[in-house]
Amino acid sequence: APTTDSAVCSDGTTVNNAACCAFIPLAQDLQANLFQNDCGEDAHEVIRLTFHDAIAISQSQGPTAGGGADGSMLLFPTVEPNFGANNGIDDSVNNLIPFMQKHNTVSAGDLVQFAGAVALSNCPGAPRLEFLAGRPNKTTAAIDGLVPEPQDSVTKILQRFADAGNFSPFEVVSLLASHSIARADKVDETIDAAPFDSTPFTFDTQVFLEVLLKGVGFPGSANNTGEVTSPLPTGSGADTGEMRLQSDFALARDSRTACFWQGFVNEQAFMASSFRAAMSKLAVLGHSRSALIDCSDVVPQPKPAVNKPATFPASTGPQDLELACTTSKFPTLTTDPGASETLIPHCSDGSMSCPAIQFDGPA
Ligand code: HEM
Ligand SMILES: [Ca+2]
Ligand SMILES: [Mn+2]
Repeated sequence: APTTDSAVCSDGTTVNNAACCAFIPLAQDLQANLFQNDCGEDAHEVIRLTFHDAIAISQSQGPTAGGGADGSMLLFPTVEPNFGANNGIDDSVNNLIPFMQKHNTVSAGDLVQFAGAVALSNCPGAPRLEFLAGRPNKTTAAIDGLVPEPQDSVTKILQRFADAGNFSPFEVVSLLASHSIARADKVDETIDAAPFDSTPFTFDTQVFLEVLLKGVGFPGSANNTGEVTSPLPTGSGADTGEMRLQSDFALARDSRTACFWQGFVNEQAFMASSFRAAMSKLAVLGHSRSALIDCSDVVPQPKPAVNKPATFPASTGPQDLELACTTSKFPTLTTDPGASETLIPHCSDGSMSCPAIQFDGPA
């Protein structure tokens, strides 16, 4: 089990172990100079990076395939970021490399997972993630083919997660709570930051509801690999309209995962705790938990949940549900008022432009 050896850091904070002290100035630096305490684009992209770094490991192919949550993305920035499944990950890699250089007692693997936990704390409704420190820097780049893609079948996705780290179908669905705070830049190259739910700055259960609704159109161009129609495709200017990944669509309707998917709708606390548990497994892939030090106490307290029940977005309703889980009852939810589809704001303050918080262009 993680060791307990309480220490007082130079700023006066008491922590579980002296090794945790380095993460206090790192959290401050990340918030001040990258995330700006916002659950915006740069936070989302680092959360995606925690997954793409960690999942690149294979029990069937052995240690030379990849080392899991080892920071290899940052240590070999010209290798893994160029793989097709990692398209767009270079933004988060380029954003974190200066922090790796400045906070050079923190390993690359620790930096990726800790930065993800700090980023997530900016998203209202998110859990406070576990953070274990001590991943070594001694590693190699991962091979191509280990990161799931949106065009993959449910069978292929479940097999990949099982091969990486014995994730159950329930844990896979739990991890997809991340798509509640996510927007795609590369699936459709004609639009930037196309959100997967109507609340991309809030860690809520809307994504589990909205992916169950009948699709009616594409937010940008049609015929993109890995994309299917969404229920809210209308956009205006920087507000692109909602995008739906084929993989989310399929997981929400497959007999192996549909009841887990549906079971998170309007179950904020259950979703958050299930995501936390699955992230605890993901973040230590390639390491033995017992070799790491529990530094969860240096993860910032998350912003409180909004405590708003899940609602059908305006213009949608229960008649649009495509339910594949027949063994449990769907919750009764209200519908947001309005005759036409609401636009999903581009920025967390509700505005269309936030250059101080995030990139304008592809990010
Ligand atoms: C079946 C597994 C998964 C597939 C196929 C998948 C696929 C994708 C795709 C295609 C994008 C859009 C990338 C772009 O075009 O910019 C995306 C975004 C994202 N994914 Fe996933 N994903 C999966 C699982 C996960 C997991 C497990 C996490 C984290 C724990 C995660 C976190 C995110 C985040 C935060 C974004 C948004 C990034 C941004 O807003 O810039 N995904 N995912
Ligand atoms: Ca959301
Ligand atoms: Mn992005």
